Amino acid sequence: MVLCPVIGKLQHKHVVLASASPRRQEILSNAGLRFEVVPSRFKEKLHKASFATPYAYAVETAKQKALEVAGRMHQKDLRAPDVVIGADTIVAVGATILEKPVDKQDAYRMLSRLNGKEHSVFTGVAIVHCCSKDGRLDTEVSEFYEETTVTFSELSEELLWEYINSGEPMDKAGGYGIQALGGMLVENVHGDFLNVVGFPLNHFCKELARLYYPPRPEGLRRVKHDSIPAVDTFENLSDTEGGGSDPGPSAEGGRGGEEADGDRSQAPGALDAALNGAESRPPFPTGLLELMDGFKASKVLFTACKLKLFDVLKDQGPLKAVDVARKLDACAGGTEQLLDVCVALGLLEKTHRGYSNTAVTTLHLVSDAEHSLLGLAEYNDAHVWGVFTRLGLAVREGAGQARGALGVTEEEEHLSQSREMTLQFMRAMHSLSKLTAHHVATAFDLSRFTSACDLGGCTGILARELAREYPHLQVTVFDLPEVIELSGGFQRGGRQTERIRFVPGDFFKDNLPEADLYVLSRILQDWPDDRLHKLLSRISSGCKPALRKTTPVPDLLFRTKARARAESMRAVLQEVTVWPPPSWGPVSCSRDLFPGPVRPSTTAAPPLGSEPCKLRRAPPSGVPKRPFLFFFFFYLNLCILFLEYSCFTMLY
Ligand SMILES: Cc1cn([C@H]2C[C@H](O)[C@@H](COP(=O)(O)OP(=O)(O)OP(=O)(O)O)O2)c(=O)[nH]c1=O
Repeated sequence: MVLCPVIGKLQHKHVVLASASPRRQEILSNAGLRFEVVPSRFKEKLHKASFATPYAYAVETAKQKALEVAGRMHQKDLRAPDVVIGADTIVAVGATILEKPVDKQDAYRMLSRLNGKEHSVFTGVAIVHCCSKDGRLDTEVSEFYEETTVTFSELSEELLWEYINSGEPMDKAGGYGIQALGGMLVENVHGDFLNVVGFPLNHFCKELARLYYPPRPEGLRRVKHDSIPAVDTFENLSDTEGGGSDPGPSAEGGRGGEEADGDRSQAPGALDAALNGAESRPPFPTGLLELMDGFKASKVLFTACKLKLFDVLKDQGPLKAVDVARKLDACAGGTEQLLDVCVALGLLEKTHRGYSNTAVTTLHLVSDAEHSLLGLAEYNDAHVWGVFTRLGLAVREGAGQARGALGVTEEEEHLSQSREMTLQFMRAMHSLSKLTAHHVATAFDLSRFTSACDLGGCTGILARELAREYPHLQVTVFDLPEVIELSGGFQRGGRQTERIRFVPGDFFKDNLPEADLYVLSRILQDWPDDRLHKLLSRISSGCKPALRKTTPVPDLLFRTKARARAESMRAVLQEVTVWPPPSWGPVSCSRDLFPGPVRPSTTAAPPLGSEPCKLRRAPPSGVPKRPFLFFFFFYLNLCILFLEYSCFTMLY
């Protein structure tokens, strides 16, 4: 998503970043800019003393870096890119310029100079617009610099050496990286933080705005100039590609400037209104816009998964876009766009060597990764996506849409449930359960149970974790015959497997296997209330009578070994009421499950009735210690999920 429309002005240009700095690449790609990386070969050896100020040196170096790349590219193809961006970051203590340290001693010298004092970080930037005419390269350079002042704490020798030995200082001006470990050395920053990291994005956008949106006639000028989305530069948001001026030599006599002003003059009244209303403009609805566009990001992810993009990059990356396209047997342009969007979404990294997976992608989006979520992505794309496109119909008709999404009638539905679809569903559940099963199995102390039955236990991932965690527990996985038949393909050996058995059956029709603990994980949200009642009643009457008097475990995931009495069920539901995080506002069950159905409502949550869940151990890191919030982190695995419940019962 390009929030900044001036960056959009570069969208269809061939933009080159003449820098090997991964920080600059990240800052610019995060801003939505699409560019090629061609590191400059310009040697940073300008004579420092010949510059009146440190920033003049940084600006000149940035310019030379960009011009070197423009010249080299033009020489190679007799075609230069449209725009080349160069940058140079230096640290200045008074008039002394510090660049990257050459070795550890040099780093020590630099850091000692900065210790306990204030210094300036300057980044010089050059934006070079290029045009190749008759084999000749024409360039037009815009340049600027940004200053940020940084103050270091008083640091001990020991700490400085520890920092130097981390290796971080070596590729950074002044010998520190404020964005990482070096942040610990810094007491105060005044100015643009990104400028210290290597690229003053804010100033860059202003510069682009200055270049692409020349000032409008005096009377129309807005007073405030200093924030990025200033109206005098960005009010012309709706202009089509090519609107605004193109400052480069290719602009041929500055066509854009005149056009832009011409556009404005067409509707001076509207412009005046826009300008006058600017002061009372409401806050920018970022969250809302993200909701509006969220589906695009999902589709990008699904498409990349479907094309097996992450597998290709895992085995052969980093790769250039054309090579990825060849391997995927896809169009080069389209592939490059998909790759760049993946970079913007944080799914890929881009360097001058090409595209490669990020750590999260490697962990979760590669087919053979232990914790791959590819199955879930495929299922959501192939099935859930289609069903959710019919949400409007579901609301209007009050009827499930799964059949409609498949394009089958009720009679055909059973036939359409192909083996492949079942497998796809199982892969989705399997991949998700692999992530959550361990947390679920260890969240509560279940050591007093000897037998458990995981209803709808699918491939038995949770059963496995339960068996692994509780050496005396026998676990039955109960699921539909076709699921049990296919579940063999997901099994791996292990000592605990002899305590797991798979029983085929329909929990609405067949006898439930005996157990003193029933597990309903991601089950209840799939059914309408009447079926839910039926299922829970069956569990209730099937519980071992001998254990009825035992105190129930009031949690969401496990039905108790005792009879599922109304009170205990109520306690469970009251636990549910605290599931949504406080920021979601009060959401609770308005009715008890017995005898009425569960529905979310906006009434205040009732007080917890029964004893609270006993967490067996501290929740995994990142999970709050309070048990009820803990549920939030496992919401995908909970048996009653209000949101899913509402959507699923409506759509399926
Ligand atoms: C001060 C500071 C610098 N830096 C980095 C930014 C720059 O990458 C580097 C300064 O060196 P530069 O010469 O500006 O850039 P570079 O060599 O990394 O890349 P190129 O010359 O190809 O453009 O220091 C940080 O990452 N964090 C910091 O806190």
